Amino acid sequence: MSHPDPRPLKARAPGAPLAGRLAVPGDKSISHRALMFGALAVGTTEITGLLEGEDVLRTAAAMRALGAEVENTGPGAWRVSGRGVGGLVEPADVLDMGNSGTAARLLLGLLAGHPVFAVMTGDASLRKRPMKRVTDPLSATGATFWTREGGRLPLAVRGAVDPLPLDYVVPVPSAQVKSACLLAGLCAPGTTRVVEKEATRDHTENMLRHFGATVSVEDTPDGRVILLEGQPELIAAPVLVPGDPSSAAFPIVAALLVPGSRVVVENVGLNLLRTGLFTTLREMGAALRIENERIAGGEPVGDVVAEYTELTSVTVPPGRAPSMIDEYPVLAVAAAAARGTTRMKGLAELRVKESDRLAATAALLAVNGITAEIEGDDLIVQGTGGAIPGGGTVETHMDHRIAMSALVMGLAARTPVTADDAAFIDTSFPGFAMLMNGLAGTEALAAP
Ligand SMILES: O=C(O)C1=C[C@@H](OP(=O)(O)O)[C@@H](O)[C@H](O)C1
Ligand SMILES: C=C(OP(=O)(O)O)C(=O)O
Repeated sequence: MSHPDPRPLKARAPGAPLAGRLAVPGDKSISHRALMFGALAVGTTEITGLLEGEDVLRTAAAMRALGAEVENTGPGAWRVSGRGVGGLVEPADVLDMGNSGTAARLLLGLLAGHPVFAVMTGDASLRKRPMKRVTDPLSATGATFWTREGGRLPLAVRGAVDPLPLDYVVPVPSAQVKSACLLAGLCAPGTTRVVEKEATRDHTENMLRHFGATVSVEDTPDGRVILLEGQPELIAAPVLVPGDPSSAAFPIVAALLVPGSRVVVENVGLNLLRTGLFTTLREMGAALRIENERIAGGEPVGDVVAEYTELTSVTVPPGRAPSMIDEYPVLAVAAAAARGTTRMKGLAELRVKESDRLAATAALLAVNGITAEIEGDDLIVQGTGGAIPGGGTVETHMDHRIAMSALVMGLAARTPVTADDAAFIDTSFPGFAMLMNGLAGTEALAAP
């Protein structure tokens, strides 16, 4: 996949430890949802710490196009005046969700429940990603979808006039599919029931309650059963967005790999359905501590202290995937430096991210002198037990996480590593290069 204006970036070993305290941008999942719930609520929602990355700005623009007032009142501070559940209006133009799967899929849930016609598209990466996983269940509300071959974008939707509540067992572990069904359920009378076999991030459920909806969650032998009472009045509520653990992963892994480093990432979201990477790194022997653990804005947060460690290999069970789904590329970089063979199991979902992340991660490693194999849905990495050779140019395929993982690898490699396009880092982590250079105390990341 190509991008018209690629911005290559090269990372070299800083020659000194990484050190310092930093805050990463706000959580992407919570930021999308805060804007959407704000748009559906009655009253004015004040959001603090919103991620001002391109993905979330697409959601902000879409909420404006659907009739909400969305205002940026300061750094990370946003004000949304909502239209009430069922009150969104027909957008006058195509909704372009850019690179963001979350924005596209959650918004389809909202559109399904409103009697509007809308057309949605995205960039070359998003137009390749499967949307049938949401349009199939959402069709049962009474909404109609017209999609490209394979259920891909661009698509058109005519939302249901009298939406029906869904009763759906989500066949893949996906918080986006679950959330799309729940968002559609807001507009339907009666109870919407969504069952997930494996628990995925629960920010939608938590925020629905925070805005006054009635949601129950029960773990049963058949999976997690979520019930939502339809047509609630959502009431505007302040949202405090914690730092994104998926972004914190990059400076944390960099600190673990660059000898002598000690980095503190402040105010990181520690929702248990997001912290699989930290569990895994600890199993690898990582010196990783949480300080100042507290509840802020209804979510657990803390400061993560990471210090250089000689890591050992690990087997990551498939059941852990939902709690660290976006962290496998950077975990693979940690595994490349660890002693022994790391096996990450059950990664089928990585194939349908911004890129085929399973293939892109294996290629990232291989081009930098690390032996990596894909066996079925597993990724197997032969660690060096020390420095990574490096020297490669990584194809990032419009995928921010592949770009940031490649650059973290470069900080710990004998020879610099180039990401062929770092432009997409701005989707989730604006300021990434500056922040990493701040920790390095030097221009470790620079244009080649
Ligand atoms: O619900 C969300 O905010 C997200 C869910 C995950 O996607 P899936 O639902 O496709 O697993 C994750 O990869 C994505 O970055 C954000
Ligand atoms: C998969 C991701 O995001 P999305 O699905 O929203 O594009 C991600 O941020 O790693």
